[in-house]
Amino acid sequence: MQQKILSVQNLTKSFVMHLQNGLQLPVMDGAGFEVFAGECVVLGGPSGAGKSTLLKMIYGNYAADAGEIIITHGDQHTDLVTASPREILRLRQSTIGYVSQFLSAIPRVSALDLVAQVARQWGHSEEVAQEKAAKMLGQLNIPEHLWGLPPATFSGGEQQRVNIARGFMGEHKLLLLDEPTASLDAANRQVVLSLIEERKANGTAMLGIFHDADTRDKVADRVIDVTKFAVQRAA
Ligand SMILES: Nc1ncnc2c1ncn2[C@@H]1O[C@H](COP(=O)(O)OP(=O)(O)OP(=O)(O)O)[C@@H](O)[C@H]1O
Repeated sequence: MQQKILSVQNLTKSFVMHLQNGLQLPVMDGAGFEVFAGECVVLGGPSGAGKSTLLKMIYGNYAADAGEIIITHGDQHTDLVTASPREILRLRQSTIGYVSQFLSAIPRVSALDLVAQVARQWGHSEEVAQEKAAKMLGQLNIPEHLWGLPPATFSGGEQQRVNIARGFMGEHKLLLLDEPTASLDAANRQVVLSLIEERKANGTAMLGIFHDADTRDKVADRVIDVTKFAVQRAA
């Protein structure tokens, strides 16, 4: 039996609309599921069901009202619902990675260095980090003449792939995948699918959102229908 990396229990979430006299908007009630090492679990359900909200709570961007989000790292278990901001930041460095399509650009740093930076953070020497970054950028079809340039002037798709390269360069035990293949062409989508397969094989637990049904069918070991956790509201 593989190790349980993520355990969500009885999770509840309301948004508070401060501009509308603190109106409470309950969106999720009693969410519960688990993700094990080496599997890719996909959050399913229609638009508005709460997939992004759930992923953002697991990354610590949104606070939950009640329930548990237990992350296992080594022999430690941390509940993200009650964790301090400092603990959440530490978990993001050590255990929880987030791969999205949006590049948080750092000015004047080359694409190669942006990716190598992540490998260095994971303890690789400068030389190995550069090699790994070059391999990853090559795999993701970023033309070599761009590697030495900051991605600010890259096309949208090129920037997206640099961000994906950074996301997969980390060695986190839990990877949250927020539509990483959205708007990629077929060849690059296939590269991302291969990166996900590699991570499954090395025991990474992954939880993701994939709107494209074909991609979802290819990556998902299980699909969790988030509709069952959504708070039903009168029309
Ligand atoms: N920051 C927010 N403030 C208020 N309500 C929000 C906020 N974020 C999400 N919601 C509401 O929470 C519900 C779930 O939204 P969420 O974005 O999680 O759905 P989703 O399943 O990811 O949808 P989609 O597939 O369209 O991205 C929706 O009713 C949405 O309006």
